[in-house]
Amino acid sequence: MEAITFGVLTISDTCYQAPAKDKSGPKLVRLIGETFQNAEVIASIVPDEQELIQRELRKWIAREDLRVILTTGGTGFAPRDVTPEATKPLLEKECPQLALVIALGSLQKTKFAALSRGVCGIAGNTLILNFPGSEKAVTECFEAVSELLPHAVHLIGDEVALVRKIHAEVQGTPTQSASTVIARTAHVCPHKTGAGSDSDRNSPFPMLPVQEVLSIIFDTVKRTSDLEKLLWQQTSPVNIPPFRASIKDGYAMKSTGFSGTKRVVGYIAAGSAPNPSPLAEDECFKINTGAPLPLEADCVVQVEDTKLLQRDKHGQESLVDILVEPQAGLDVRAIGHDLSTQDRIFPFPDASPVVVKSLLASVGKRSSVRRPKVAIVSTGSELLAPHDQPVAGKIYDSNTTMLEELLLYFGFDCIQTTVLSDSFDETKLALVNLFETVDFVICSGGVSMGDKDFVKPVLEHLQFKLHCGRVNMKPGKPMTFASREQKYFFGLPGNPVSAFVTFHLFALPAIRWAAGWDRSKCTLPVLQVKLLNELPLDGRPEYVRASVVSKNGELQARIVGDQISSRLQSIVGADVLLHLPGRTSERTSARAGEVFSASVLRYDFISKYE
Ligand SMILES: Nc1nc2c(c(=O)[nH]1)N[C@H]1C(S)=C(S)[C@@H](COP(=O)(O)OP(=O)(O)OC[C@H]3O[C@@H](n4cnc5c(N)ncnc54)[C@H](O)[C@@H]3O)O[C@H]1N2
Ligand code: MOO
Ligand SMILES: [Mg+2]
Repeated sequence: MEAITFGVLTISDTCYQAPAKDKSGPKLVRLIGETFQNAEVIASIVPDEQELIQRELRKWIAREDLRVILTTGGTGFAPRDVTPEATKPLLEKECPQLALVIALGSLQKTKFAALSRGVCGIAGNTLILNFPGSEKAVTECFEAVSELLPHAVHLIGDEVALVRKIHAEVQGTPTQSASTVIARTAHVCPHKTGAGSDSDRNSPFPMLPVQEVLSIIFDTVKRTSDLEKLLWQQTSPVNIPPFRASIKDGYAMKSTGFSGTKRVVGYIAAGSAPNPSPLAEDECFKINTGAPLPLEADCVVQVEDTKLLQRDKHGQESLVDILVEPQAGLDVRAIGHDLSTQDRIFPFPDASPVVVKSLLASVGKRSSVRRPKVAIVSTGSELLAPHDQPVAGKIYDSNTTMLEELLLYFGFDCIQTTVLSDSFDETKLALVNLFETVDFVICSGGVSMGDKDFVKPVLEHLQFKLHCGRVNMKPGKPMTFASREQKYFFGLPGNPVSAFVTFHLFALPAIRWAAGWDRSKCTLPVLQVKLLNELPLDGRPEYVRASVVSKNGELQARIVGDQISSRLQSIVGADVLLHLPGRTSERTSARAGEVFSASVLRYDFISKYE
């Protein structure tokens, strides 16, 4: 038999919890190895959960080299036995006669074989056979079908030459029997993240450079609005000011009159309607800053340039001395001086939410720009909410708060926060629900290599495209970016500082891009700063938290303590992420005095002036 891969899938709640209890899976691996030359075997264990069984089967069916899957367990009558139910929907063709051969083989040994409901069939170019769960049963079932397997595989693959060869063997032509030689390798890979071969214990995701990941993100994320175009197109529906407004607290009058004594004929406060009364040259109105000039006045003399001469019996000013000559237009803001009807509201693009919202407010508009909807998800069965009592083995959840605050800091809303335990089903359900309303999910945790790191499998299950599963950076290596149509998922690593760094470097630019920002503005601003400490370089390019001191105008960076990615304290006083290159044989450390690029994390980024 030519080199093919067998998949042995143990389906059992018990074995999933305690893989050492699995006897039938390893037995099948041995039997395959003893029977078929050149056979590779991969093995896995899943609980009696229909979806998890199907997910594993689908993954294996999709592999070109994997031609036979033998499942063991979950074929009986117990309520949790669902292997046939999980297998059947995946089959394109059922093979009831194979199931019959298996049943007959086992029935010769025991009547109890009648209590197995296993099915057999073909999915793609893969043959799937359900065997019962005991070591004895799998041995009997395997013996019943093993000599049929090579031929079945060749027929499924339409491999004509090999089919002829087997036919010749069956008819007695002397060729080497396909079923009597020893397997080349028998590799067992019980974890969930690898692709199934020998290298399976490594992540199947290539480690991409930071810049490549950013390009992928910009190429993938669609803009929810073209903010710049939208802003550029907007013209003002109103004049600012909409009336001739006083620039000072003082007296409004006619500039054709002279300085000297004038009668105060009224008071005009901000908010009053423009006063249409006739105004003589020796009269004036007392007026406040921002109030509309009386229709017949054309200038304002500030209160400092006047002297009060008299009050009437009610205590109101009645006579003032104007000490300077009135000048036409003095301290008057003309209609539309700041912004005229039909002027562009935004003379050039500026996506800052402060700018956008306040300028629109100034012309009586609300922002109609659609902003991306973002939800924050934290995964981890160990997580306690801030108000919870401490519990052994648990830790307080900091990522939810941190990521929500970061969104708010950068002017985006967080629609929802959700905390999930490390469960495939819970994660799947949460993502399905969230993506009904949000555009982005920023998740933390569960993206690395642990058997409870379910985020990537759930994304695959939900048919998201995984654009990136690892980045060549420290911290943040397992950063994951996935999309399905116009829904985007960031799987930030669970270590709090890794989540912090990857939010700034990847999630924020993506959200800004979606919100319509200019591409060059989506990433954090980068400055050149001088490093004060000597630092060993890591194998991966590193983003080191540093505080910035301005010394005689020169920006200098001080590292903020231990840089381990679990130590959230390293964000205290962190003004920048200093970009350190990966170590090479020529360069093993960053020396004090060297200048490096640094991404600015916060507006108040200079901690100290010296
Ligand atoms: N075999 C390997 N193991 C790990 C690798 C690797 O390449 N191979 N990568 C390591 C790196 S680098 C990182 S970073 C972490 C990322 O792990 P996950 O994203 O899978 O996150 P978890 O395992 O769920 O948690 C990691 C760590 O962070 C704590 N955590 C998680 N969520 C929160 C939260 N909301 N608030 C506070 N702390 C949180 C969690 O308790 C763990 O201590 O994987 C390495 N492993
Ligand atoms: O990359 Mo991890 O993010 O080193 O801690
Ligand atoms: Mg993990």
